[in-house]
Amino acid sequence: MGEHAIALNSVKLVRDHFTFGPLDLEIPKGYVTAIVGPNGSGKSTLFRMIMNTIKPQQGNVHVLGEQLDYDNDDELKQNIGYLQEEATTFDYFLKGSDKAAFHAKWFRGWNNDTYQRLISNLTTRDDLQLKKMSKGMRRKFDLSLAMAHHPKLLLLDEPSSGLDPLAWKMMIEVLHQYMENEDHTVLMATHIVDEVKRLADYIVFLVDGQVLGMYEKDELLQSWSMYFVEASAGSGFDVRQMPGYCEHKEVSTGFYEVICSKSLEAERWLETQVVTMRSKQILELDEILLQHMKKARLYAK
Ligand SMILES: Nc1ncnc2c1ncn2[C@@H]1O[C@H](COP(=O)(O)OP(=O)(O)OP(=O)(O)O)[C@@H](O)[C@H]1O
Repeated sequence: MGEHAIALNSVKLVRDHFTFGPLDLEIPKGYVTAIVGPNGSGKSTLFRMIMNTIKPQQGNVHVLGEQLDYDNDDELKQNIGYLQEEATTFDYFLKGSDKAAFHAKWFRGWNNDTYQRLISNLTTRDDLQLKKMSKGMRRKFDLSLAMAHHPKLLLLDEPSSGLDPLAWKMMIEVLHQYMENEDHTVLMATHIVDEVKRLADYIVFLVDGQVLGMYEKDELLQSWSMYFVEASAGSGFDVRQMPGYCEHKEVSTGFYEVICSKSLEAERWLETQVVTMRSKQILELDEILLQHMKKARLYAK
């Protein structure tokens, strides 16, 4: 990984019922990084820290090469587009176009053609009051607003929440276009496996305020598999010796279903054993997350 768009150093935030960190995290510049984790794991909290609306009690946060200054972040925010998880309500009475006019005044990089193109490509509209927009309409409008000033960093907190499948496809296309500029970076939180597969270069597992791992997506998805293996009696097969062994079930005598995190090595090793590999199944992202949680004892087996 080269330069970082975001870096958290020893960041810790303590709330009544939740502790974020202490953790270090570096988000590479020029890539899409997906933050994946269960509800309440701290994804939105992370975005708010990056947006400087919550200050951690410990550590520091660097965004686009600058340490966050809690008194003056106006300049930095010119380069960030933020789609928060919940749409704002204080401005419900405004028409979309009125809100866009505010953004046009505030953001120096605002480009009206880009804005109109996004509104049109995402098939939404801005001639309605915000309170009269459907959830998906509003989501697409807010995404257009977040991108129309050509930010270098795009923070997307569950961007596809409320989108229909067609709108979802359009969003993916719009984000692919945005990433054609290699100066652009996306950090997104999502629960949608397909979204991660289609967009992300890197995946961060965030659970209970802790980073359980950061991986290059293709490597991660290729390295986790579930094997169905048959060992004959007296073969001396010890499933726990399998490289990357995580867990297994003996389905019936001599038949094992085994999950491991080092597919290539595991397969080479299986070739050295007196066993037959009956099938192999690539593990889905949510199952890989679950395995990480089990290992960290953040999920009861
Ligand atoms: N304003 C707040 N005051 C106190 N605790 C809060 C506040 N906002 C969030 N929390 C707590 O912080 C923790 C992390 O919440 P956060 O919204 O960051 O999670 P999340 O990963 O985004 O979850 P989800 O997937 O449900 O959106 C939760 O335990 C939540 O209850």
